[in-house]
Amino acid sequence: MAVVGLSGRLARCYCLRAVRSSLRVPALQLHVSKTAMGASQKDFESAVNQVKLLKKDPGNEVKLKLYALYKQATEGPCNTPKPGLFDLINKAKWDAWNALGDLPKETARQNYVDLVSGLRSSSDSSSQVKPEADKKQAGYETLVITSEDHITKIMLNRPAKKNALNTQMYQEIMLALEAASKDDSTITVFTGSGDYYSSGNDLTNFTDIPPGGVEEKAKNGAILLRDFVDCFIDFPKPLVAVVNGPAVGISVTVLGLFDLVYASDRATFHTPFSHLGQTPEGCSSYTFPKIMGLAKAVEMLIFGKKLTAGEAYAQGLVTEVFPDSTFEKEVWTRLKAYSKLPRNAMRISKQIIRNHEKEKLHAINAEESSILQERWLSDECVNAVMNFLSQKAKL
Ligand SMILES: CCCCC/C=C/C(=O)SCCNC(=O)CCNC(=O)[C@H](O)C(C)(C)COP(=O)(O)OP(=O)(O)OC[C@H]1O[C@@H](n2cnc3c(N)ncnc32)[C@H](O)[C@@H]1OP(=O)(O)O
Repeated sequence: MAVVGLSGRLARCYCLRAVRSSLRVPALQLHVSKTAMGASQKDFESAVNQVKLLKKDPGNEVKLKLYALYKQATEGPCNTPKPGLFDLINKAKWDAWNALGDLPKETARQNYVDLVSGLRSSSDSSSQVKPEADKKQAGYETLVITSEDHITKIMLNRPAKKNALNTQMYQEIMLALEAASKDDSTITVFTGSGDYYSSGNDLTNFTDIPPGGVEEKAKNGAILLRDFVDCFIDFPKPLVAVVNGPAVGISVTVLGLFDLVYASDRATFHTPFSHLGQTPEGCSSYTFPKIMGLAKAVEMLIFGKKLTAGEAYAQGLVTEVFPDSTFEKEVWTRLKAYSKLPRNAMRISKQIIRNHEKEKLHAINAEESSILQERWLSDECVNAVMNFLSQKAKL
């Protein structure tokens, strides 16, 4: 029977990944924030000096993070041969640096500065109160959330996995949106850490099969998807996407529910649903034709055409495109100015603009989720996911 076959194949995928992860040092997840404007060389040098003055030893894990970020900030991606298996210290350092992948030098420099600043404040914390402007919200593992200048920034933070959304990240984003809807910020911003905005749904989500088998997995996935997208439909404040790099799948489709989409000219927009045996979600089956017209929506959603930032702008999915070299500076200057506008007026305006369609969007979300629940059990989808996972398995 088909389902038994699918279940067996997914189980084999799962084993493959289990073996693979047992062979590898886990990638370091850096829970450090990147402030809006980026750190200067002077900030970086000052942070390097401050490390020497830390009162408390930060421990080996943090020292490895510092080492990796320093190397990435000064030399770029790891460029030395991997040390031998028994050269434990150098191997750990190499692994930490290598785990940063293609993280841009400026981001590494900023993350280094933020990490040192966090270490300094925790070592001085006995007597000091953190300034309001630099509060990083604790308790999130896949996100870095900061509040500054009346802006809550939600940064997807799995750069080694191109910010793929795993189950934990979906759940944390829902919590973060709930919190941001109630905090005193005027606008909420999504962005990505590292070179990607997001590579979409984490395809390894499909490998973790519960006792109820693949049907239960598909059912849970559909519930998660529906709840996740509902949070975007209902979000009451202006929602902004700062698309710092390529975006794939669900990270593209939900953009139709954002109020502003700013993109670096490095960003691309790709929804390869048919290639994955899947179908559109995030209400894109409705929002995309409405935004860009049926012909262009079909090209993206059925044929998987990848758009450049310029094309996405021409088709109305993106509000404005900025050169990558000045992207962060220009966007954050703009957003800081917007964040000073009266909060209630912005919120009410959003309600007036969006409320007509809310009910319809919820119905579309429910329908898309239920269709995907079926799709996830199809041979087409299982084969496509297995294909990706086996290509990535470095056994
Ligand atoms: C429950 C709700 C479900 C909602 C339905 C959502 C649907 C979607 O979002 S469909 C879109 C799914 N995403 C994809 O199909 C993208 C898959 N990834 C890729 O095609 C590529 O990785 C890439 C083009 C995004 C980047 O390629 P490249 O620059 O060559 O980098 P790597 O492939 O080496 O990636 C680095 C690292 O990251 C892992 N990774 C990247 N994307 C994903 C992903 N979507 N899921 C899981 N893992 C991903 C990749 O495996 C590499 O990991 P390591 O091998 O461990 O270094």
